Amino acid sequence: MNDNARIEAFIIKFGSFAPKRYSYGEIKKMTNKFNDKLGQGGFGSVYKGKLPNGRLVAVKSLNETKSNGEDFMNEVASISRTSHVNIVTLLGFCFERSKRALIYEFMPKGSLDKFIYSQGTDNQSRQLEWKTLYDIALGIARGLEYLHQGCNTRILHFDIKPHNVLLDENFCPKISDFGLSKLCERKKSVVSMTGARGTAGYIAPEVFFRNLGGVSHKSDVYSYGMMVLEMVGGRKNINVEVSQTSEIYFPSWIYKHLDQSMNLNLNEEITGEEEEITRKLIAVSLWCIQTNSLDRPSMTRVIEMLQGSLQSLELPPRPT
Ligand SMILES: Nc1ncnc2c1ncn2[C@@H]1O[C@H](COP(=O)(O)OP(=O)(O)OP(=O)(O)O)[C@@H](O)[C@H]1O
Repeated sequence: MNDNARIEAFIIKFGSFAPKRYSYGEIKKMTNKFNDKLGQGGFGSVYKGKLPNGRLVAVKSLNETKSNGEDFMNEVASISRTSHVNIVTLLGFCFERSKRALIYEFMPKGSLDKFIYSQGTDNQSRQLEWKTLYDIALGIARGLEYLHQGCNTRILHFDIKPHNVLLDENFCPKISDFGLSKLCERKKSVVSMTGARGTAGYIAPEVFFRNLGGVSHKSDVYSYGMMVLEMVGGRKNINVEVSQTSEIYFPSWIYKHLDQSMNLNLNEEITGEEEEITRKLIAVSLWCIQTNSLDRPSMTRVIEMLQGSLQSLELPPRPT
């Protein structure tokens, strides 16, 4: 199928739900000739823009490629199937020979990574309140649960990480960047993979080795757990600057900072509701990063655990 036939088929299939197709000229106009760059990703640059109706957008202009556009249309198709408060909305796309762009709703606060890593050696410089971190973790869990359970087709994201969570003006999180996502039938919980996918530090063991009993929605659960641990610890899960070996592997670092009663020793005073939130986030994320995917909870269970009482949560086995 050639590119145009592929797009025609896509537009017919999605009918009125298909995002609007824009010409390259329109893209240039809405970004004021790519004037205001918001960031740079692995596949292209993101620019701020404005639609003719005044709505602010983020235009992801993809690097020129001679490929047949299958990955591009895969991202358009995956995200077009979704409609959820915690999933970024795709408003349009451009596909004109080698010129390709995706037009998303604009997220004024940018991506989550800008807010969660501590600036200094202590954690005094934490930028977000614990309650905000908890709400963000819960929102991302809801978005992921929706991808796994709530759409007609199960969508596995495969690249859950703080860079791929965008925040609106109220810090409501939205999952973005569906470039690697894969659609599979709801009933089929395991998919076959043709290549290593995801980002170092967040990839589940079965995705990395591709022989540990299949890749499934539980692989996203693993990445989610790693991300939440980063939110709690205020540091990246791979930290080459940390010299002691036990500190390099992030879950070991978290365990080192946990005392017997699951208190996190983070050089900061946490009490009351904040302490409860922190301990819940830690317990949930440690369950999510279990090596055996069967030991990891579903996202539905993650939401229950986050919303339930702390007393009903057990600390999971130490990760290996
Ligand atoms: N909808 C949006 N609203 C506001 N800013 C955005 C939006 N989408 C992306 N950005 C900004 O552009 C940057 C680059 O985004 P992009 O998704 O291309 O790359 P990435 O996720 O950082 O990296 P990679 O492509 O390797 O996964 C983001 O970090 C964010 O700051």
